[in-house]
Amino acid sequence: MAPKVLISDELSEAAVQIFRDRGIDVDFMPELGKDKEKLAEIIGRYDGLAIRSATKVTPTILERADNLKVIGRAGIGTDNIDKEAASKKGVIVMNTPFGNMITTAEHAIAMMFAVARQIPEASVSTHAGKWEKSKFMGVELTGKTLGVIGAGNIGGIVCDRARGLKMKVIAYDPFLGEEKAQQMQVEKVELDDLLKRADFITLHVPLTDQTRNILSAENLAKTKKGVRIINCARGGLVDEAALAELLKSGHVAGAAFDVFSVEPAKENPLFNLPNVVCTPHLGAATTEAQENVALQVAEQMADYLLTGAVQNALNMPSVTAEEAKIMGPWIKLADYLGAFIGQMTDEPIKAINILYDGYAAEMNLAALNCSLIAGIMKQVNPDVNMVSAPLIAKERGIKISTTNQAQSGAFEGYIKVTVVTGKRERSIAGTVFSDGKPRFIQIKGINIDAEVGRHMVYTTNEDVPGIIGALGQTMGANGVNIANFTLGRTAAKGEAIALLYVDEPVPGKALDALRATGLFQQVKSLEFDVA
Ligand SMILES: NC(=O)c1ccc[n+]([C@@H]2O[C@H](COP(=O)([O-])OP(=O)(O)OC[C@H]3O[C@@H](n4cnc5c(N)ncnc54)[C@H](O)[C@@H]3O)[C@@H](O)[C@H]2O)c1
Ligand SMILES: O=C(O)CC[C@@H](O)C(=O)O
Repeated sequence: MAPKVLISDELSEAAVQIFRDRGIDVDFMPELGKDKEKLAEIIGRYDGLAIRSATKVTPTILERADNLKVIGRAGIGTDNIDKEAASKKGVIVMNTPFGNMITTAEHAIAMMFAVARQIPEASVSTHAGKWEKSKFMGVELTGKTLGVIGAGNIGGIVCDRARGLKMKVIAYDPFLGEEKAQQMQVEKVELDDLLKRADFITLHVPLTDQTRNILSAENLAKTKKGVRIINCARGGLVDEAALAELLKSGHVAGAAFDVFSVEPAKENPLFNLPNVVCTPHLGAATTEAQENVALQVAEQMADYLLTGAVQNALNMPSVTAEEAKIMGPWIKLADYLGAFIGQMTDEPIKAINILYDGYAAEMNLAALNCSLIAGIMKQVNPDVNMVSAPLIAKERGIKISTTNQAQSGAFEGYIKVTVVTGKRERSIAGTVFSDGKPRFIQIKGINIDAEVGRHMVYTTNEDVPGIIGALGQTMGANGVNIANFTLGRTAAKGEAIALLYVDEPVPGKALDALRATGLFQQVKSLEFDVA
């Protein structure tokens, strides 16, 4: 059945066409962005949800989203999506980080001009037949200092355009390297320095716990008299009430805001103050940007739903379509290794140590890690998937470490996982053969060569005669057909293991019969997600 996608915001129709062309059923219902009850009622029918900023993806919506696999944000900011709840539900959240950056940077520059020359007010006055030439005295941008808070994709473009306007650009961004700042020809400064020196301040940071209220009353008070402040990033970055007071007192000469702490903004402390330019979150509102983000989000979501390729996800490592194809059997292997360990472990896990050897070490390890951890965590909660597993493992305080090494043995590459609990360490290794089939190649340090089947039985015993007979006879007596049988041992008469790949689930009475022989230290039936 074709995957189903719901578009619940005003997305360019181009997105609808892409979904259809890729064979995805799509419902275009932009009115649902403002109707959370209706959205909650129908979200359970969809595999994908494509949105802009009106739709709020809350835990309540996610609770009802039983088939949802991916949320695609046609834009950059994902603060309208509860990403933690999405991750817990196993839903990938992706955005389109580059599609509207030029447009938004241009809006910030336009706002800077507008506030420097009071263009909106002058326009209203002129339309009214007044000719107030002396009222609208502006300031030049040339030679002025622009303080950019957040010099990422959009901030970086703003820096570039501002330098073209012959402004002196200083930037505060703790994650901006000195070398990159030099390439961008901007001076990297501390926040206090920026506040003291800037004639114009423009914000281009995401809204996080660190950036919320970054222009607080205290920080606004540190700004240069006559400063003009532009916010085309996110509401909540600036204390709007404190800014309004500084505008009234004349300390701040002007402000240009595209974003507000409450949106849609029906009222705001900045409204109706002189020399405050406001736009209704129009930063990304150009035909070009909307086309870009709609096309991009539709392609990314379709790729994921149809091929498993992951691009621009915020809660899952990227996997290209090519990687998804090559890595498919290795991702499966990682899942099987995790599933083996998960089923064998019934005490709290303290650490998961993963070793990637040879060919495996050259792959997308982040994706392999997610699959392996999901294989383990699924045994505790069947709803866990590659998206939610790392988060759930972290919540449980499980330490995860990975090591990679050059090819060290007979196999071109392998993955070995060791799980540490309070009582023991347990390990298993596997590889993928040239036929594309995952194999278990070592358990507890004992070499084996076991094909992975949907239903398996694992036993440990002392290496004594009669084991094969007991296993064969018990399975036969219980009507279980053995497809494959693998044995391994440390040494003659030493510790031994057996893995049986059987055609149907092994009944409990067969397992009890094996235990009753007294030949085995451990008897465990295992299930793997083999198609
Ligand atoms: N108005 C609109 O319509 C519109 C459109 C697109 C994007 N946006 C918003 O613009 C903002 C920037 O987007 P972007 O694509 O440039 O993001 P980005 O991730 O490319 O850049 C953000 C920058 O902020 C920096 N940063 C993070 N924490 C910081 C901190 N505590 N102090 C200083 N710098 C910090 C990062 O290092 C990064 O360089 C986001 O909030 C986004 O949601 C708004
Ligand atoms: O979709 C929009 O109009 C706003 C987009 C913008 O805020 C973003 O973060 O990309």
